[in-house]
Amino acid sequence: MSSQTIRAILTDIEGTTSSISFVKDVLFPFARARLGDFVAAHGDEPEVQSALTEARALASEPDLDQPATIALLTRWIEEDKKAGPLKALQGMIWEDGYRSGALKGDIYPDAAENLAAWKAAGLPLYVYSSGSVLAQKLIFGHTTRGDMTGLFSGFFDTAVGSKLDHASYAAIAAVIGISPLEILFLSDNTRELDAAAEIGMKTIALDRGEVVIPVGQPHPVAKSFDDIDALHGLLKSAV
Ligand SMILES: CSCCC(=O)C(=O)COP(=O)(O)O
Ligand SMILES: [Mg+2]
Repeated sequence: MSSQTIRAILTDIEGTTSSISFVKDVLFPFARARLGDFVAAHGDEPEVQSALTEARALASEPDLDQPATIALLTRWIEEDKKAGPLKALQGMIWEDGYRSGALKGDIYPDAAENLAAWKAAGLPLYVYSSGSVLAQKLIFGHTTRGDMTGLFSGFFDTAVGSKLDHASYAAIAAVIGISPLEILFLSDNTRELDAAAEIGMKTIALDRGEVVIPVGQPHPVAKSFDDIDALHGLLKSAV
């Protein structure tokens, strides 16, 4: 990898800047426990209604009643389905938790520190996660270190397209206005990295010990963001 050409960093969240266990054991149960009450209380609001309608359409069950739709969404949480309407509702439910202080965004210290250093060195930072843009702003806006949202120049969710589709990365690069060849994408999911690499993005697989990185996969591997800096000299090459 040529470190000279990196002019922006695009990062995943779950498994990359935050542990999978935080998402699965804290965030998902928080949303699951409150889904029914949240829909009962906010079901008349347009953004909630449109998420429910979209979920029914995605399941090819346009006539599902509210309890059955909640059961469907609960099943999707258990299956970790990366479905846009579920992600939208999760973000809305987490908002209460972050605002009340019941939730704190859990960001790996090495990620927080290196992101801040890269930003200070002039590298623009972007997020691309299956979590909704609202959920992304909440997790980075309410961390144990305070509000980190100011580090980022933009946030992308699956409204731009699937994380497994190379066209999504092309669309993101077009919005950022930097060639894909000069963007480094960080993720724990090698299939996402494959899609980004298809259009020429630089890639690094994060192996934080929670997922198995397939043997023989082509992306450089880092155990933490400290490795990324040490291995690729991003601070020296930042513009
Ligand atoms: C934005 S925090 C919640 C993360 C989430 O719901 C999720 O599905 C994470 O997926 P990622 O693409 O960040 O691995
Ligand atoms: Mg991930």
